[in-house]
Parts: sequence; structure tokens; C-alpha cells
Amino acid sequence: MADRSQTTFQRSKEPLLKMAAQNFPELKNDLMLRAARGEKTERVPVWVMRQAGRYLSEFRAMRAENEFFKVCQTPELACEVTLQPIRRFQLDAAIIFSDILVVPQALGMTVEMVPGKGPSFPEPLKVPEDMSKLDKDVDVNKTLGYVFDAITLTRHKLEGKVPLIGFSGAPWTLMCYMIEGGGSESMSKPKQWLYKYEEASHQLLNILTKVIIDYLVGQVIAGAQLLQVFESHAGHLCPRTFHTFALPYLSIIARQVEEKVRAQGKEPVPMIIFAKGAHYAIEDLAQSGYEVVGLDWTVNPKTARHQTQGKVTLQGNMDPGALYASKEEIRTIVREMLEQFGTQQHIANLGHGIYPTIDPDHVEAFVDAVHSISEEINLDSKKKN
Ligand SMILES: Cc1c2[nH]c(c1CCC(=O)O)Cc1[nH]c(c(CCC(=O)O)c1C)Cc1[nH]c(c(CCC(=O)O)c1C)Cc1[nH]c(c(CCC(=O)O)c1C)C2
Repeated sequence: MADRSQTTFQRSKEPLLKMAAQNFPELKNDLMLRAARGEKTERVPVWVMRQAGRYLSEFRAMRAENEFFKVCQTPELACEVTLQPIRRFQLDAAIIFSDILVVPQALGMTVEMVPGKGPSFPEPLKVPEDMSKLDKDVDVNKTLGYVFDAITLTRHKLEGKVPLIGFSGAPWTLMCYMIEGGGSESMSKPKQWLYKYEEASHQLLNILTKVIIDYLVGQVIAGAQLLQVFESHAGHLCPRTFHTFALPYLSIIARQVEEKVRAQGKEPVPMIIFAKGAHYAIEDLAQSGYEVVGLDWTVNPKTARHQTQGKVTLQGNMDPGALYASKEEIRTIVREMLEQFGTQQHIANLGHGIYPTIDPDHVEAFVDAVHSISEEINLDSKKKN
């Protein structure tokens, strides 16, 4: 893997800016890292999936000037978008602005972002023979180096305010888009592959797993301090197909990313698995090599806590729709959520990404409620003991 310690940015009309993926500013707020490692925290850390997005006017202004993938592929723009929610809210982590669909692009597929519709693949994989069109031997430094550059730049620009999360889509979720060709209620086409082309499905999942591992390792080398793997379409699987086509690959990713990061002389970072809809697999996910298991809004936190027996930290899981409630009601809902999770080994989040029509003032109310109420609960429990 090419030496990523020196990264250069061609900025408009400015000299080359050399940013090293080292000597990063000292971290001022390590709450997220401590919680992810299961260490004691004085309050519950909080971040929001898709915290950079259309619900922010400053994101809409950026997108009015720049096509979606141009933002992803231009480190200065991706960095700026990543910082937008950090400037607004007392969040405890930033997540690099990118998309999970950059991996199919690295495999040679064309992905367009159609306004008002979302991602679209003009030439999805229709039959297993179409896999011959993929560029299987991906050099992530060549095809995804712009994400690494964005991560390194953002680490410097964060000035240690909060840690930076890197991420990737998981093999099954990416397979869904590559075959379906975009978002879908049923994902019936990729599901058809699982039952008609089992061997080809595993071949595709293996190709994706290899690229995802290299991609995540590259993000850590570039400066990511946590990683999240999005298995956002686990909900289209059943227990049998999840245990056959998703869980084994998720476990390989966790274990090999750690192994390869160590092999490069770097300290492994905490990893988060978010398998939306896999409520039946929480115990298995807690033993699959991830420090944190993200829960969607359909899971009862008390049940998940019992199932995981303190082995992992839990992340989530307020219904994003609760952000449409009044600020007072949001506080009530947050208190109930925190009492269900308990204030240790918990990272507060939504049970999935934020919606584009959410009022940013309600996000601020959510973040502030997590902090103030978890501090209050911790202080109360100290007084009692
Ligand atoms: C984590 C993330 C993603 N994409 C984006 C982010 C935000 C990053 C950040 O907050 O900085 C930006 C991100 N990605 C996209 C947008 C909207 C682009 C725009 O309209 O400007 C944003 C802000 C485009 C996109 N990209 C995708 C969709 C969903 C399509 C569907 O299934 O219907 C969409 C709408 C695929 C995608 N992309 C991603 C996921 C996993 C997270 C999740 O489950 O929500 C998925 C499923 C990952």
C-alpha cells in the first residue's frame, strides 16, 4: 500500500498544501472513544447518523453549487460538509462526508445521484456473468485516495475537537445496490441472486469484502479514529440468509481490519456495526469482532443490553421521527431512552439516518438532552452509592 503519510492537496490558486497523516492535533474530547471501548464516561456521547445532510441549509447551499460526488471527491468540500454539524451542535464525533456507493464506483461501476430520487446505477449487475465487468483488483489508494485525503485534512481542521469516524457499506448492502441499481422497497433482484446464484453471490460478497477491508484500513492510516460498517439492508434478509450471506463477511471485516492495521504498526480503532433490521442477530453481532453494536429503532434497549451481557457498547436508537416532536417531548423521549440503556457502555444516536425535513433546532435539543440528562442520572447514582 502506498505511503500515505504525505498527502498533497491542489487547492485553487494556493500553494500545494502538504498535510501529513500524522502529528494530528491533540484530541480534546475522547468521550466517544472511551464509551466505544467500554470505559467509564461522565455523560453519554452522542452523534447522529447522516449528521451532514439536507436538513442543514449550509449543506443545501453547498449542494446547490456542487454535484454530490464532486463534494465526496474534493477533500476540501467533503471536509467543509463534515464540519458543518460540528459547528452547530455539541456533537461528540464527526463522520467523514462520503457515501457507501464510492466502493461500487471503485469496482468500476457508474453511480449517478439523481436529484429527488437518490443513487442510480445505469448498468447494474443483472446476471453473474456481469461480474466480469468489475475491476476486481482495486487499488484503494488510487480509486479511493480522495476519501483518505479528506479524512487527513478533516483531522487537522477538527483541531482535536472530537474524534473522526470513517465508514463503509457492508458487503450485502453494497451488493443490493449493485444488482438492484438503486434504492428499493423489496431489493427483490439481489434477493433473487441469493436463491438462484448462491455461488456467484458468495463470489461477489468476497470481492466486496476484500475491497471494504482495504478501504477501512486506508481510512485508519489516513486518520480515522473509529469505523462504522453500515449493513443498512440487513432488514431484507431473514435469520438464515443473514447468517449465510451477511454475518460471516461482517466478522471477517472486523477481524482482518484489526489485523491489517496492526501489521502497519498502527493501533486498531474501535469498530461499530450497524445492521438495520437484524434484531434477531444482536447476540451474534456482539461476538463478531466489533466493539459497538448499533441498534435500529425497533429494538428494545433493555432487551439488547440483556442479550449482549456487557460484552459490547450499544449505540442508538431513538426513532428519527421523534425529532418532529416538541423540544420538551424530545427531552422526555431521551430520558426514557437513557434509562432503558443505562448511562454506561452507551453511545446515543438515532435508530437510522436523520430525515432531510428535520428542524436543526430539534437536533440541538436532542444532543443537549442526551448530555444534560445523562450527567444528571450519573450524578444521582453517585449520590445514592
Ligand atoms: C453515512 C452516510 C451515507 N451517505 C451519506 C452519509 C452522511 C455522512 C455524514 O453525515 O457526513 C451522505 C449522503 N448520501 C446521499 C445523500 C443525499 C444526497 C443529496 O440529496 O444531497 C447524503 C447526504 C445519497 C444517498 N446515498 C444512499 C442513499 C439511500 C438510497 C436508498 O436506499 O433509497 C441516498 C439518498 C445510499 C447510502 N449511503 C449511505 C448509506 C448508509 C447510511 C444509511 O443507511 O442511511 C446508504 C444506504 C452512507
